[in-house]
Amino acid sequence: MKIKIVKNNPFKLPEYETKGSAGVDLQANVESPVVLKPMERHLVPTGLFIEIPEGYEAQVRARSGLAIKHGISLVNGIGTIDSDYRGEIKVILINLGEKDFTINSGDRIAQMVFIKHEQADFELVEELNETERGAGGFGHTGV
Ligand SMILES: O=c1ccn([C@H]2C[C@H](O)[C@@H](COP(=O)(O)OP(=O)(O)OP(=O)(O)O)O2)c(=O)[nH]1
Ligand SMILES: [Mg+2]
Repeated sequence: MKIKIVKNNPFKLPEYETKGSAGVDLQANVESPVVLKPMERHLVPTGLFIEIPEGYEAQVRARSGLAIKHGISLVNGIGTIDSDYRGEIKVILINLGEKDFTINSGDRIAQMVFIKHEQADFELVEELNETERGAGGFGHTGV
């Protein structure tokens, strides 16, 4: 799919690292290194602005290497980039590790995946249909 992009950083355009990659890495675009102490969070700019076709979203997801090696995660779990958002893509990083973590400009801090989505047309009703599960959840089938 084609994505229009405005790039306000000195890096290359985002690219898929391998033929089958689902996500493109997002690089931090910071004026000076940012040090995240344990449990500290930071809104990291990327210098990227995109125009997503209607019916799609972009998801900002953690990178597993940073997660396992340094405990770096996203505070919002998965970031949602709406198709009508025209602002800068930013990444809400948190350091869940035990050591300070330094973000240098150009570091690949997260990845972005494009996903199709629906918009619901909510129909107000009195009752929902019956199912075998019913209201059971949160481990009711065992662990
Ligand atoms: O990790 C993220 C999450 C969101 N956004 C941008 C794009 C998204 O379209 C917008 C709003 O995000 P979201 O809907 O998750 O935040 P909100 O707190 O509901 O803000 P709003 O009231 O503006 O929708 O912020 C990012 O750049 N990075
Ligand atoms: Mg919102």
